[in-house]
Amino acid sequence: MDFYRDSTWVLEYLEKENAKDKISGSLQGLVLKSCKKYKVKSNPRHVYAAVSSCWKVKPYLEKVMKRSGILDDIPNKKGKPQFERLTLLLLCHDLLLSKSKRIQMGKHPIKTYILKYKTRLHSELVKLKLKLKVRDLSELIEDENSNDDITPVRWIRINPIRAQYDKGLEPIMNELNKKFPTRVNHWSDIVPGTIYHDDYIPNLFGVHTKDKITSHELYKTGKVIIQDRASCFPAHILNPGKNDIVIDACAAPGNKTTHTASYILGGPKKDQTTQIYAFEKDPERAKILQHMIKVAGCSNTIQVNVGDFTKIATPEKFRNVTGFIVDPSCSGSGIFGRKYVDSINKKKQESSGDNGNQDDEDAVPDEQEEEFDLKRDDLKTRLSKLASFQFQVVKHAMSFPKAKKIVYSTCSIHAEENEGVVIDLLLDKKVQEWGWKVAPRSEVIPTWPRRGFQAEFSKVFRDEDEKCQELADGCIRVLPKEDGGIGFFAVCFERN
Ligand SMILES: C[S@@+](CC[C@H](N)C(=O)[O-])C[C@H]1O[C@@H](n2cnc3c(N)ncnc32)[C@H](O)[C@@H]1O
Repeated sequence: MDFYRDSTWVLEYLEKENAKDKISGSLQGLVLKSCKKYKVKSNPRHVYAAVSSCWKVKPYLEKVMKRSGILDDIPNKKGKPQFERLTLLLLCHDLLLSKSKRIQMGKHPIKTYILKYKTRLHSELVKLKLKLKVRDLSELIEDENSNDDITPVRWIRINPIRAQYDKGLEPIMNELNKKFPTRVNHWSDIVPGTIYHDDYIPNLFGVHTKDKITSHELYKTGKVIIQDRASCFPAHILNPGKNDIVIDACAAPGNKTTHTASYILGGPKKDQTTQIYAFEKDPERAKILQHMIKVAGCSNTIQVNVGDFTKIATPEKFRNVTGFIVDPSCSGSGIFGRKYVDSINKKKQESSGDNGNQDDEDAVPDEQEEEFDLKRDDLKTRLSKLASFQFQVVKHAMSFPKAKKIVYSTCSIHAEENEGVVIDLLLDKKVQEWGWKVAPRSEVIPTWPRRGFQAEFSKVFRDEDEKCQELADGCIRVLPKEDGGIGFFAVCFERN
């Protein structure tokens, strides 16, 4: 019964979220968040499996239950219904729709009550399926894990900091070759058991999403790190050397931070000194950052600072910083795994008559919820708020006296957060005074074919075709899925 009680709390939480105008984050994220909030004792993964399956068929199951009469007869105890509506829902789900078609509990009054309605529940379910012309209710559901909502490739990089002092990367490579014996020439040819060696980022490989890497020793020991290819671009573009001092302005969970450390350190190093200052305003996410840094073996190279980068990182205090990774919160519109929640949000919009913006991507990543009260805004307003925040963060980085290179990136597909922010910075008087320019394509992964949108620059720098072409070429764009992973944007600012 404890498991059903825990799952009931989580379902209640989902209902409350659902009652708001918009749900943010993935269903899995919401379930895990509520498990934490209610300190549930059951395994969150099991709760997620039960709750998500029930949640997705909830409207249909509620119809079946209503028509069976099961909700009309609930006995009262001390003036209140003896059984919770959502617990009944979970139990009915297991009885009618789970693989075992059984309620997973011993003798209990609620189980006895439901079993009394077993035949009527079944016949109402059959009637509904006939009416909806489906053999199974699952045919009516958009699955958040359906193939078109997950990355086409699992990207993994070798972490040289965890390599052996004397043998370099070879032992790690040998292990990888053992697990993935066949090499393919393009990421789109990847099938389980094969590996693709990336053309753009050193020591980055693509494998099939079905090949579980998280249980492998290489992953557990930090020798291999899962990181989307495009997300590896910023550290590669910054390419800091052993004498550089870098700030990662918006660091958690820390993929780009530890990747940057791998360029600075080059390999395992016993006598590490602080060369990266990582800032993260969310204390919970800062804990994850700290953990990732530890696993990657660079705790002494990276110092974590919890707080708002634009407030606590002053140019006076960090005079010697030479480079920046600036990857601030964004709309997250290039990211996978939100389709199910997005579809709910879209339905909500449509049913409220507000379907003027069919432009998808409504989900705002968790990290932005507290800072930006964006949930009620329309897409345009939200993007403009995000762009102004992103501008402020990059501009602040530009004010550091010895900084020479700043890589700005987002996982957004919207021009407002990408080329738009670049344009605003280029037009800013202070930025011009400080001497910042967009680095040319030759310094920003020149062989990557997809570049920025020239038309965005042409809207502002009219009749300056060559300049606009150069600016667009200086930017990198990555399309979600089509380019093998998440949607992404990166640009590098530099000065002499
Ligand atoms: C897109 S995520 C960064 C991902 C990270 N670069 C990586 O590759 O793992 C943005 C992060 O910036 C943090 N953040 C947002 N505003 C911030 C600020 N003003 N100062 C520091 N961190 C901030 C958010 O909490 C969030 O964790």
